Amino acid sequence: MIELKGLTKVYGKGSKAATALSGLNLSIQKGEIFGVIGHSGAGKSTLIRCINLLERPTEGEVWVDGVELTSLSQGQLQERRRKIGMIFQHFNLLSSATVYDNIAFPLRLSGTPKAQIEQKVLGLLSLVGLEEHSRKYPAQLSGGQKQRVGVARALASDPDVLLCDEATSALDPQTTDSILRLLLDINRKFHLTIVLITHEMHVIQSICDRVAVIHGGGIVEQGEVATVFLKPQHEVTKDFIRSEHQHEGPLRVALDAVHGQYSTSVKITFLGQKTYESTLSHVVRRTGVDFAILQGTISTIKDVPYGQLLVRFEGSLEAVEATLAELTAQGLDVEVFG
Ligand SMILES: Nc1ncnc2c1ncn2[C@@H]1O[C@H](COP(=O)(O)OP(=O)(O)OP(=O)(O)O)[C@@H](O)[C@H]1O
Repeated sequence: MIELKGLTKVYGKGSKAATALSGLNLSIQKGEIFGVIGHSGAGKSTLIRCINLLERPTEGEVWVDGVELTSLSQGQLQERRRKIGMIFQHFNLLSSATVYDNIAFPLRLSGTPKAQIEQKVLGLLSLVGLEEHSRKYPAQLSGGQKQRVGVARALASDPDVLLCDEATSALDPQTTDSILRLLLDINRKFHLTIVLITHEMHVIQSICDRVAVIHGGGIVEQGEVATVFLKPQHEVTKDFIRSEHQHEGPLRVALDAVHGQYSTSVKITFLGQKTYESTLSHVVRRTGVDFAILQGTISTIKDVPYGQLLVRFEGSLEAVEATLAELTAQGLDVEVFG
């Protein structure tokens, strides 16, 4: 659906030149929710703005639905852009227009007949839950409601792709979750391809199918969210995941504690249905080792449950080794810490 090939973007010239993207390649499938995560200055905004050519790449190709955008004339590009909706961190609404008129704006621009506009806008107001607010102005709305207007406006021209530029960064956690649920809902309802950029792992974990980690203008890691989230390879990815964990202090103390008999600390990862099975208790009953729980999380990645348990096994060397082998044989991911 979206193919970025050798994308390079250099801002400015000569001694003032700043390279935001360097030879970046990325492939996004139709109908997926694809997240790009990176720290400030990594190149996220530049990347997403290159997809609809709000920012023109210095080099490289931008393919959307089989068409290479950089080779189009201004008129052709304008036409293609109607199929690529976008929402923004600060909403970018027209402050002097009502909610209704903000949503109707792209339809009026393209010369849609009045009756058709009305039908479309009323449908979108209902989709985003703003029927009661159609006559209000943006200043009379909460941040979450403003973003709902942004989503409705972006959907007005029936796009195939929705680009989300830090769309929840200005919102509180509860409102963020309601906007993420709305995005997931429209992805499922309309099979819309969604590309979002964020600096929050939580956003990726909640709704994305795949994720790419961007650093220094290039992709350093990408894959299914569960794989990248549970088995991060690159230091930047590990950093994002570490920042989600709040109990590093007590954990370090527990890991460093000295114990009399043979002991080893292990991270066990459960994914999917295994999260709720009693594999661990079955295994330790058979092998006879004891264990202490040092840290534990049960959560979901999109709607797939996962669990991560950091435990210290204690017993004879043979019994601990048998425990690790058995857990692995049962399909759990086991990583020894020491
Ligand atoms: N218009 C511009 N002129 C010059 N340099 C720019 C411009 N826009 C971005 N840059 C530079 O390009 C690099 C990437 O910026 P970009 O905004 O894409 O990163 P980002 O990951 O979106 O960061 P943030 O999360 O802080 O918005 C940065 O070093 C930035 O300073």
